[in-house]
Amino acid sequence: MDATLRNILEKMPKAELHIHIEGSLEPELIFALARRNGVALPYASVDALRSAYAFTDLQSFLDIYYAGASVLLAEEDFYDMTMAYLQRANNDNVRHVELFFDPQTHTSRGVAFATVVNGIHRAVQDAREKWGMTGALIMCFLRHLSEEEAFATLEAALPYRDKLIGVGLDSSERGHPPEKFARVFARCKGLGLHLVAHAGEEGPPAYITTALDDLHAERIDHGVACMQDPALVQRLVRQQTPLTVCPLSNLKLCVFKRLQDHNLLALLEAGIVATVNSDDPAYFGGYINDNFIAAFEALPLTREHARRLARNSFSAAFLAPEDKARRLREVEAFFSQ
Ligand code: HPA
Ligand SMILES: [Zn+2]
Repeated sequence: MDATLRNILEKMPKAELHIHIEGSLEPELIFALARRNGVALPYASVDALRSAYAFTDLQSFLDIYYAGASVLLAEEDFYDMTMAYLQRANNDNVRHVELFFDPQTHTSRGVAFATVVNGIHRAVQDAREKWGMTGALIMCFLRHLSEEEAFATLEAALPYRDKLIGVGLDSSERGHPPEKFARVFARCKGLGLHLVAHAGEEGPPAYITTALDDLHAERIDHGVACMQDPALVQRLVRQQTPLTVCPLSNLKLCVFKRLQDHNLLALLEAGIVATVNSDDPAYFGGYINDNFIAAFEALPLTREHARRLARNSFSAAFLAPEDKARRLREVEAFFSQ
């Protein structure tokens, strides 16, 4: 691709709003943590593990992703994983990040909620001190589990309310519509938490609609299926509901056969507040800048789209108005050089 455009994509200030921190665990770190913690892995080597990363759909990925997370036991493990991601994000000129984490993946193995949240949160604080990168945590409920289990997770999170900016909904989408979690999301809203939900990744556009109507989601994670419903697209544009799009994830999980078929450009042209993110970068072949570069190589996206995507990333973020305005000024300053 054009070297100037590539340089813009790499250097422009950006926010990352859709990154599952457990999905940033690189095979090398999985093996190092397995050794440190005496956890046996069903893979002989880093290469054997990496070669298992051939996914056919969301579930085939989730099975391996949950197995990988089994090496996380101590607060230090959560810290090291998060710091490794934040280091890469800083290299990609990410200035603000909103991290997803899945407490139920860990509490179900006997790891304390405190261990998980304290390790991740401490790394985010250190990144702020080191690089001025701001960060916040979004706790996700696993939608393949029950609403009752989500309520129990929220209960465990209450002492750490100040370390969370919001809640989300992830894991197996098909057969687990957003409305299953309407009551727990209502409770979260009452606590002043921001609300997001994965919808329309491989599930139908109707799940995006119920994420909006029944969960009151402020942002939709993925949401690429909205294009199947023109009235829904119009609604997303009218409400300026952001979509956190993850191009390489969609490619690896076969949501689109080829990146050339991806609808990122169509979403932007329709007026949707789309953003570019990495989802699970260790599993899907790249971090946020890899996602930008791959999408711009596959689609006729321009410098103006890069500017729009950088802007969108901060306007869609759960930042205080003055911080948002400052970041948007940084984007404008970058693009006016
Ligand atoms: O892309 C995803 N979709 C749903 N659940 C997830 N958990 C991690 N990544 C994902
Ligand atoms: Zn995701």
